[in-house]
Amino acid sequence: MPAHASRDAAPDGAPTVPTDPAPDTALVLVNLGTPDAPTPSAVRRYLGEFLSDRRVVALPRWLWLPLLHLVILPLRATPVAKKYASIWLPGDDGGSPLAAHTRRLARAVQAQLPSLRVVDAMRYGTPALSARLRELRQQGVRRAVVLPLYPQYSTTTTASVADVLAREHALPTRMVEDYHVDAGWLDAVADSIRAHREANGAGEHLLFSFHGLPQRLVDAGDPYARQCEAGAAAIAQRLGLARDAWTLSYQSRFGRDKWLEPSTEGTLHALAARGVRNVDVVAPGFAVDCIETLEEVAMMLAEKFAAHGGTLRYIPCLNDSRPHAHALADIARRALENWT
Ligand SMILES: C=CC1=C(C)c2cc3[nH]c(cc4nc(cc5[nH]c(cc1n2)c(C)c5CCC(=O)O)C(CCC(=O)O)=C4C)c(C)c3C=C
Ligand SMILES: [Fe+2]
Ligand SMILES: [Fe+2]
Repeated sequence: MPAHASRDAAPDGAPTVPTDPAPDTALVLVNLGTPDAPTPSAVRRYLGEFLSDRRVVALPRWLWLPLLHLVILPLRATPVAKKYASIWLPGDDGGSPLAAHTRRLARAVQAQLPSLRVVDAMRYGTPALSARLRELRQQGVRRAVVLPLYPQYSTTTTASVADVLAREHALPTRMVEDYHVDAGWLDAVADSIRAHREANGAGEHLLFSFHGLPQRLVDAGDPYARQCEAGAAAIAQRLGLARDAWTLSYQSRFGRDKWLEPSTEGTLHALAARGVRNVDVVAPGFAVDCIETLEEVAMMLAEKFAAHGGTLRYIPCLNDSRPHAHALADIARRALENWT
């Protein structure tokens, strides 16, 4: 029973147990967004919205929008739709892995926080963050903690969620900026790596693969890379790994700019050239599995590494696991305690 639902009423209508009040506080778990279908038109719609955000691509609009709509989207929609089709989850609770896992994660966090109303939302596509906030207000919610599912802060992701909060005045909100060295989250990631290695055997090397970012943004002060480094080091320390037993790299490069180095693909190449045959890859920048982890790492990069004679074992994201839900619930509780 959802926390806000009434309990049974006696046949004469008198309540047998006191009725729970509807929660007046919400927790909104926000993820990036994803297409509604694995089709070129849905991918075009999603990428069109995502890549039109100045936080993501800062080129002058007169230059970027024609390039995006006349070149990039027509070229990208069909091949990217095929990639989504290869990872699409079946069933009523399926769909794009990013959407399905985020929805399930919100349910898992709801189970930990019965006195709040916990919902999922997306920065691009549906369920849209702005619509979710208005919906919550209509349901009687009076304030919301907004938790972007980005452990590391970036101007391209977290700040873009803050942009929506700044222009959407449906509810008073407080946003969690990052949780890259939150002890509960670090423990959850370290425990998931340990459990995976115990169940499947430990590779000779552990690769922490984070989504990349243009180097220019880092040079301009984006703390993302520093936070990735601090988090990876803290997780490696919890696992008792020697410094030469793990590497941090960046994946999912887009466009022609110089992006953060080293790249995940180049690092795997270098490891193979050094004779490393078994590599475990974990992607702690992604709260839930998505096209970038499932298609790019677990399928495409694993195949390339196999072509060098090696085995890449992909360690899944925390997704809707209990330790993940527990860590996020603690972060949300603290944000509420510190609400000023
Ligand atoms: C300039 C382009 C991009 C920047 C900057 C960028 C930053 C960034 N992205 C994530 C997390 C995710 N990105 C995902 C997909 C994705 N990212 C880009 C481009 C940039 N990302 C594109 C074009 C795509 C779509 C796929 C493709 O066309 O190749 C996803 C997965 C979405 C899904 O549907 O599964 C996530 C998650 C972070 C954390 C980040 C900055 C730190
Ligand atoms: Fe991205
Ligand atoms: Fe990608």
